[in-house]
Parts: sequence; structure tokens; C-alpha cells
Amino acid sequence: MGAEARQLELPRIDFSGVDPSAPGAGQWAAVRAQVVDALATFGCFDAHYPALTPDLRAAFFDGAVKKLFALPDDAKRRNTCSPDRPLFGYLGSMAGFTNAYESLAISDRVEPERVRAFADLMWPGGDNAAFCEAVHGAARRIAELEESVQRMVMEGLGVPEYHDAMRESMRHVFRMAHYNAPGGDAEGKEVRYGTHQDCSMLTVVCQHAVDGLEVQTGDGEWIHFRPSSPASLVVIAGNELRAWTNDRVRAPFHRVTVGGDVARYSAILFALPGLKIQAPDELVDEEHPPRFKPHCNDDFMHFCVAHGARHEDRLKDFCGV
Ligand SMILES: O=C(O)CCC(=O)C(=O)O
Ligand SMILES: [Fe+2]
Repeated sequence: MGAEARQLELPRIDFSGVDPSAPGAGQWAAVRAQVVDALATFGCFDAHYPALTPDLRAAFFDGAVKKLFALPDDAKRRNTCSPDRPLFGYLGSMAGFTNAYESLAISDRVEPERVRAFADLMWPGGDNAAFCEAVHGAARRIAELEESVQRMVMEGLGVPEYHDAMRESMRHVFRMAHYNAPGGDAEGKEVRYGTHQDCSMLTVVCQHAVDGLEVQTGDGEWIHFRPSSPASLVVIAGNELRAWTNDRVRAPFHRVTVGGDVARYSAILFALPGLKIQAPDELVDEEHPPRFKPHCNDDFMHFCVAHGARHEDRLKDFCGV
């Protein structure tokens, strides 16, 4: 091997032959094998997903998200949630984050009524139809990818019968994020969101125009995500999928670094399980003794929030056997 640094890349999986509304059809089985392999090895992958078309992305980011972050802070702060659900609303200028990060969230379900309620809170009395159409159009497709991946994981591990109940219980947080540019040289990157694992089952990241997501491999090397196509999304396994699969899936550490003078926007869909997280009996045996105690996602999230985003194995600390 030469002296130059190896250019690591995330596995790329092509979803163009997968129809989320027809599980099992087309390329489903072949893609499922790649998904299970990528999540076991890396805990994430680059999904080529043309169902989220360039027009939908442009309407979403250029039409809706940029308009949202141009709002004054007091409007954004109306996106609150109850104190016991700190990760379900506006985040910005807060402990553990740089001042150069802020985000807003639509919570619980990716449904037109939720998007409408969010828009009406931001622009009371406004004509919010175009905003709602753009946000729901993007979020719905991202959620369809997330559901397909969840189904594939359960099928691929031989436990498809658990999918429907888990799905029914799932809540979603659709977070739109804005990272200020540090200015200057694009090489002079600054960490804008520190190293962490997600508390979700699955997370899907859609980044706009400016790169910045970095994922750590099991060997401790950092992969700087460069989208393989304009239709790329990143699927990341969270600690709850790791727990539910009894450690068969990695939940990779990741962070966001931004350089140069162009702001970065991204959208992140978190799938949060409402059912108690306990590995199914089929995934526990002598070779795979239980690794984590049964627990609720709400309790795990509170634990993570209380301890902050850090480079530590929160799941093991919280419920490791
Ligand atoms: O904005 C991104 O690319 C990812 C942010 C992230 O990792 C998170 O919000 O958990
Ligand atoms: Fe994350």
C-alpha cells in the first residue's frame, strides 16, 4: 500500500429496485442481504434512494428548511416539547452544543396534520401550504426508507414476525438542522455536533449540498461521508437496534464537522420504539448470551440526555449485562 491515507467509504446500497409499498418484490431480497451485512459490519450505509427526487429535495431544503431557519429565535423557540421530552423540540445554543448548531423537530408521526401544526406554530395565520407539502413530501419518503430497512433487518435475522408490532409502536422525530459555516478555508473544519451514538432504532440522514457527517468504523477510523449520488441518504443504526438484535448490529459513533463558508443543512429522521426493548428469544443462545437488560427507550433517552453526547458506550452503561 502507498503512503497516502486510505480513502474509506461507507457501503453503498441501491434502493432503486425496492418499492417500500411492496416488501419482497423486485430487488428486495438482494438488497436485504446487503443491508444486514452493512449494519453488522459498519452500522450504517449510503442508500441510493431516487424516490426522494432532486425536485423534492430542492423544494424541501431551498423552499422550506432555509425559510425556517431565517425565522427569528423567539419563533423557533415556540417549537417546544414537555420538559420530560427534551429531544423533541427546538435545540440551539445549549449545553453540549456549539452556538453554531440549531435544529427544530416535528414529533411523533410523519403525518400531514403534524407538519401543519408545526407550520402554524412557526407562522401563525400564514399560508403554509407550500411549506407543508415540501416537508411532508420529503419526510414521508425518508420514513418509507426507514420502514423498509427495519423490515429487512428483522427478515434478514429470521424474525420477521416482530416487525408489525414494533412498527405500530414506533414514534418518529423528524429533525431539521442548520450548522453555521466557520468561514475561511474548507480544510479548517470545526466539530459542530460532537461524537455520539443515536438513541434510536434507526436514523436516516439527508444532507444538503455541504458534506459534514463522519462515521467511525470498528477499528476507530473516521469515514467522511461523501454522497455517492445526489439521491444519497445515510442510514445509521441506533443503540436500540443494537440492543434489540442482541449486539448483532453496530451502532456507530458519528459526528458532524463543517468547514468553509457555506452553511450546512440536514434533515434527520429518528425512529424511536414504543415497545419495551428486549432481544427476541430467537436471537439469544449459548453463542449469543443476553447482552442488554430489557428497558424502555424513554428511560434510555433520559439517561443519554443526562450524561450528554460523548464518546462512551451509553447502552452498556445503562443496561449492559
Ligand atoms: O446532521 C447530520 O448529518 C447528523 C446529525 C446527527 O448525528 C444527529 O442529530 O444525531
Ligand atoms: Fe446522530
